[in-house]
Amino acid sequence: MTQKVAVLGTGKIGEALLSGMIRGGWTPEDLLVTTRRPERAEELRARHGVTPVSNAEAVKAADTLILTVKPQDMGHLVDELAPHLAAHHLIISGAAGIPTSFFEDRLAAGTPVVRVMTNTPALVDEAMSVISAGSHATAAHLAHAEAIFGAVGKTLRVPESQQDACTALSGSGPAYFFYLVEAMTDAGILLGLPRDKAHDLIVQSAIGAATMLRDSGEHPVRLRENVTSPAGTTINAIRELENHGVRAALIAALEAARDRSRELASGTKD
Ligand SMILES: NC(=O)C1=CN([C@@H]2O[C@H](COP(=O)(O)OP(=O)(O)OC[C@H]3O[C@@H](n4cnc5c(N)ncnc54)[C@H](O)[C@@H]3O)[C@@H](O)[C@H]2O)C=CC1
Ligand SMILES: O=C(O)[C@@H]1CCC=N1
Repeated sequence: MTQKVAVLGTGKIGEALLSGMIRGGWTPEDLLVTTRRPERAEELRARHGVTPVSNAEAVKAADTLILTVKPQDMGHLVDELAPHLAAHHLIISGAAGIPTSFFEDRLAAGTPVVRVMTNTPALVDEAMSVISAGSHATAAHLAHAEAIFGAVGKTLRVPESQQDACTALSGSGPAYFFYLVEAMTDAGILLGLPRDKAHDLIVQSAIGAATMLRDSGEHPVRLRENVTSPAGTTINAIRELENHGVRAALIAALEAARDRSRELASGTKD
């Protein structure tokens, strides 16, 4: 396998991955990008020193093709790539919902496909990327995908049957935390704090809590109990969260995200 990797459809996730790969030691000369708009191509060249090419040129020059277009655009992209693909190519799909069989059904028999669900903390090398092999992907293909996504954070191999659930948890996950911070900052405003101070208090609390969750080895219930003093302030807040069904809302929300991921499987659902 050559060193060259092409990111096809370099939008938010494609660029986050690309920038992390460069931070992780890939040289821009080994990275190709494709975009729909020429202005976007120039932006990527200026920011990262990578070479923008057409989809067909990317297939010619690179062995590893990372497809980061929207699920709804995947069918069109795969049709465009199919005539140019050869036995040495590895397809890595970063799209929500689309199963590896979507590619296998449309490409030459035996084409290796790896499915990856990453997330936007790739921008700060704290991504969670969940990796599954298609029918023809070997251990070497999986290791190659892990090396690429390992440049932007943690990786975990899962059976493909768990990908939609993982998409709901970690793919979309950062959005839930951003949403919580937004809502808690609003609460700070209600309590009379200036927005910037409320934001700083909540963000630092989130960073502290996340670090404890990662590093303390303690169960989240125990960590929460340690904050919750008898007849104190926290338990009053927890009672309100329970009264408003926040736990049930979160469970329902992630189930809805999982269902939407399943719905995207055909690659044509708007
Ligand atoms: N945004 C997120 O947090 C995450 C997104 N994903 C997945 O990553 C994929 C991309 O998502 P985003 O980066 O958010 O979308 P985006 O819209 O920012 O990027 C997609 C890019 O693909 C380009 N594109 C579309 N068709 C093309 C074609 N035929 N040739 C070349 N370029 C083409 C678009 O112009 C766009 O710039 C989706 O499949 C999504 O499910 C996965 C994990 C997290
Ligand atoms: O919302 C979405 O469909 C994408 C996939 C996971 C995160 N963002």
